[in-house]
Amino acid sequence: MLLKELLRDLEIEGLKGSDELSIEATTYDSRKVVNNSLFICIEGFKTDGHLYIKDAIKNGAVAVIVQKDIDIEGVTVVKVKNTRKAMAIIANDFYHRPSGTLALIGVTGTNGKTSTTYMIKKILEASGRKPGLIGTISNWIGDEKIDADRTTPESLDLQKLFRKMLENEIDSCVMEVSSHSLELQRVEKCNFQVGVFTNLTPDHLDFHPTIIDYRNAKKKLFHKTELYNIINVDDEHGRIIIDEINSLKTPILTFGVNNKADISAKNIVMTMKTVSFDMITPKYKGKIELNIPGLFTVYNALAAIAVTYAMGIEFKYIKEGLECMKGIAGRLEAVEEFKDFAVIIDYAHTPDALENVLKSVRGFVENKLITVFGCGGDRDRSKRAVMGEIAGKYSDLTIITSDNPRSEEPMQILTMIEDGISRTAGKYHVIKDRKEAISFALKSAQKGDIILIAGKGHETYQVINNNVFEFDDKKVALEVAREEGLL
Ligand SMILES: CC(=O)N[C@H]1[C@@H](OP(=O)(O)OP(=O)(O)OC[C@H]2O[C@@H](n3ccc(=O)[nH]c3=O)[C@H](O)[C@@H]2O)O[C@H](CO)[C@@H](O)[C@@H]1O[C@H](C)C(=O)N[C@@H](C)C(=O)N[C@H](CCC(=O)O)C(=O)O
Repeated sequence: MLLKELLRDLEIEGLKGSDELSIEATTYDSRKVVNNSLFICIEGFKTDGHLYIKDAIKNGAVAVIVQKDIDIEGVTVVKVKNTRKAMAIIANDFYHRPSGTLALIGVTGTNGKTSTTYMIKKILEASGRKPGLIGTISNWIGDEKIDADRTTPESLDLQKLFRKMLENEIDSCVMEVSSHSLELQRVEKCNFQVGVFTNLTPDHLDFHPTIIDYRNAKKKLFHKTELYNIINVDDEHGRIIIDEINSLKTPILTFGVNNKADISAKNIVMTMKTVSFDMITPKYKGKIELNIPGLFTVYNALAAIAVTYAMGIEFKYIKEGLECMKGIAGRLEAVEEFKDFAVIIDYAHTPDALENVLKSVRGFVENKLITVFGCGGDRDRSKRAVMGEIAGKYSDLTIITSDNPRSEEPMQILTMIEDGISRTAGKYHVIKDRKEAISFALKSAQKGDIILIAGKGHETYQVINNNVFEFDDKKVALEVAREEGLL
């Protein structure tokens, strides 16, 4: 594409050099620049892309987009007010506006995004559509699995994925839309058909100054949708969002259990491994039986039902799609090999998610509930003591351990969690090494106990001192159990 075609929709503050150049690739990382690239300089949280222009030129960049005054020869320099916003516009044009052709569904909220997107995907598949998926665990183009670095990719990576989906005859895409992505303009030029709000509880308050800023970031999704905005009416922030977006053209569809909602569930029955309920929509009613436990599963399913109902999908496909699901890796995943006691792996890494999971499993504990968890380093510190308090309140025994301390001293994080748990009557141990912590929990378990290993879920790594080590809770639990003869 010619550079001038990519600049067409930008508000340009200055242009030095020719805009008649042919651009063969675009990137925001100088290390990924190839011949005839356009390099977009992003001011980051750790460093600044403007510092790498010389590297980019060496690697083959012929043009750069900047938001600072840069005096450099040998490339065309285009100055804009905000390079992240410019990147989203360029990405959309470079990949020929793919999201206009895909039926795009965005799911935002603190918890439940991943499960909800997988449920929507299953229902769409049951109805004969070919959906793609973008999210925390991985991205999917049909049956092709692509590793995900982030929940919501940068705009250039995102539009590239959309284009690849179209090339593979994918007709719809369900994606997790993180508050970071909405704030950092990653989804700026996406045409969403449907937007979903699952819930909001304190998280990422290292990134968003207040919970209201966090909510306002999420709310941006509902200004980008065309067909429906789907909101959890049982969530207090959901109700505020409904009030605030009521005047938009896009109609709202609500879902919930406790408040009057367009899509609701009655007669909820839960077991350790399943949940069933009577689904009620304005057009049809019917029983849904899911092989995934927990009240939050009902909310995720209602969100998925609301989306597919809004898209005109028949009830039989909704039922078929939801009921064929076997569970999602790292989401309340029971490790089948354990027989005397249960070992459950879950991704819960926010206070609210931890409380929900603990409440769910508490109801099925025959003997003791043992929880193994920690909190991430270099992230929202305010949740550490709160999570300690929650673990202490619902567990008979808690093992506080490391969960991606990143650049922080692990014991510093564990002490902050301990502050919270020590306010409860819950017994606890502090074991810095996560493998040792899991081993201690397994050796302490007796018949009828449930061990919840929370925080990492599907993740397969542990970041300590900023070094990444392979670590998979499920594999480690099995390895330790074999070593100790517990299987
Ligand atoms: C806080 C945040 O969003 N950070 C994003 C940000 O990183 P950063 O500001 O630290 O980037 P940086 O390292 O300072 O680099 C600045 C720029 O210089 C460039 N650079 C750097 C070095 C070099 O040699 N050459 C070069 O060109 C980088 O490519 C980048 O464009 O810009 C980077 C490039 O655009 C992103 O990859 C990075 O996401 C990181 C991976 C991240 O972890 N983000 C998390 C917080 C995030 O977005 N999470 C949400 C999910 C939240 C949830 O759980 O709901 C998500 O959507 O994933």
